[in-house]
Amino acid sequence: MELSPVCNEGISTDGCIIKADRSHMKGKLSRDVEMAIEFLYKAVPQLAKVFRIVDKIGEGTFSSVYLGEAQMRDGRKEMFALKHLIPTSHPTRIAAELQCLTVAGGRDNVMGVTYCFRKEDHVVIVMPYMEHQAIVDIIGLLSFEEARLYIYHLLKALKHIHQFGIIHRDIKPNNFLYNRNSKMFALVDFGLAQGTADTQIELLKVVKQRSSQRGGGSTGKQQAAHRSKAPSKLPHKITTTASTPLSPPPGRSVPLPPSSSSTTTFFSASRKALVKKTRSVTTTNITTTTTSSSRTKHTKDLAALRKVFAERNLNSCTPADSTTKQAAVKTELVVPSKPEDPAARCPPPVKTQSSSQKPQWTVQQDLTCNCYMTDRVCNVCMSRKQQVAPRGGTPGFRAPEVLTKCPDQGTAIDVWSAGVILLSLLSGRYPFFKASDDLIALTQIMTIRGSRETIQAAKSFGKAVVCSRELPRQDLRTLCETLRGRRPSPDDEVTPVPEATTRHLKIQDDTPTHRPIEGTFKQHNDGAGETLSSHLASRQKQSGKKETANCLAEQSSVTDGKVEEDERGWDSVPDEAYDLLDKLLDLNPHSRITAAEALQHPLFKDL
Ligand SMILES: Nc1ncnc2c1ncn2[C@@H]1O[C@H](COP(=O)(O)OP(=O)(O)OP(=O)(O)O)[C@@H](O)[C@H]1O
Repeated sequence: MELSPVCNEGISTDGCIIKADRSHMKGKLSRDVEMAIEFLYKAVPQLAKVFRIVDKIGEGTFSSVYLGEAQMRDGRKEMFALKHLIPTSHPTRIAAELQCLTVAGGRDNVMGVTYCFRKEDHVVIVMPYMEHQAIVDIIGLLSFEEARLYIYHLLKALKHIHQFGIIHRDIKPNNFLYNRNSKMFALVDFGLAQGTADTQIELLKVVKQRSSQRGGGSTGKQQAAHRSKAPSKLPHKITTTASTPLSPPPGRSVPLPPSSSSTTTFFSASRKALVKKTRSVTTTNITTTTTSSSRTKHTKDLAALRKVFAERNLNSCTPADSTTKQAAVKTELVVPSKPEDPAARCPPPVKTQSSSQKPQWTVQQDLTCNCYMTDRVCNVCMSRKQQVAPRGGTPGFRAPEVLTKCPDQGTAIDVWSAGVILLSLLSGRYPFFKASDDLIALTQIMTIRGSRETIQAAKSFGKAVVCSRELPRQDLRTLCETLRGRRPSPDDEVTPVPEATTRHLKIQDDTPTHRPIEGTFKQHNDGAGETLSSHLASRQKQSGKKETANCLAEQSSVTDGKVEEDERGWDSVPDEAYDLLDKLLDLNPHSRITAAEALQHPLFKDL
């Protein structure tokens, strides 16, 4: 079975059908959406020959996502998600997103890719459409069992991409689509994805593993069964070339694009950089059927992935650091860097002898600083260069090592984000962390996980954190049950927070080579900069005990002044759930549980 472009079904190829359909749509869509669709048709005319774009279904920072209908050769209509990347997207970024989708997509709860269109600087990635519900709309309706399944499937997707050495970097519920009815899940949006330092090694392992599995004689039936478990009906084979943009999987219809024109092609060669980066992507074959050339193709994947990701890794020291090193030679005492310390990769600063009690740090020639590990930042430090580290991601889901600008980041950052999602699910609060900047985000994390613990963990990845006040670690069960309204007064249980306390936070390299990050913020009850516990305390004070998670309150009925809630399993959350949460939210990325380990956790023993 094949899917035909609209033109093959006897419909005019000049776009008339689309025009007719669009006029039919008028009145149903907002003017803005209509205009956006018109714009997309004009930007990539080829789309109109295959798809009828019926709606806009998502808008993010880097793209707009549309719902497109394509007619299959057998007469069926199938829906696709068309992701139109903002034209300013860097070709490397586009290549990386496609690379992740083609290499890792289509199985284990990871969205696959069907087509990619490009005209000039407009790129549209076509994916199978998966109907889903926004977590914000359903969080109050979920049972504990559903929450458990959700996190299990998210971890499954993470395990899958991490074995390819892919760090997603933007794990959040909006990027993990969930269909409640069909219990299907799909991880989307690899727009910020990066490779781990050993991306190629990981990929190679997977290639070997796959080859040996094939060698082990897995039957066509087994393969089919495996494919049928895929989260959505995703194509398992993608072969795109200029003349044959897509090979349909057995038993599946896929749209055939119109023949390439001089103006619009699948990765036509008008923009060298993009083509260079994406050519390997367009020839990627991730079919599960064995071919003699599959190993070669995977090796190509590997090389392409390495090439794409290599340019995005920022793990090396900048040349400016060598200046620092030269300056350091002139000083009296060189502080040895711990070998396991990521900061050790950068040339160490030097400690000079001083008459004062406090150690002094010389980083640049003739510049001495004595603010290290104090709660202030001196002018010498202000003049240092900014630390360069990947920061991509969504506020509220960033791991401590991201917030503290640790240059050495790995797949553990996705696991942290999964932990934040589990925290939301268990507490019924979404979003859980809401911070206007990274320092406030870190303080909110400290409020839950403890300041001493945060400082300790930061040390392990080469960062010194100075906090003007100690925040005790919260018990996760008490916190979540309090937020769900299952425990009485949080004022008794959650650490009471004095009104309008001024806090000071400073983060710098354990051996100060970069400008420290610092901030003073007021912890009060009504504005930006408030911490979570003060927020909770104030909400509870304002509304009394019945004011718990907003959405939960909607699900409750009040009888004789008592809140009666449909329990949905929330009255008997096992300790394992909080144990896993604790492990996912391990402040130290080196000891944080991996996605693969988390799937073996006792919480999932029956899955
Ligand atoms: N295959 C798909 N099927 C259904 N909906 C999808 C699909 N892909 C994306 N969407 C919808 O479009 C939204 C935005 O997609 P995506 O996250 O890929 O874009 P983005 O521009 O990177 O967004 P953001 O900046 O918010 O991360 C998703 O949250 C989802 O609602």
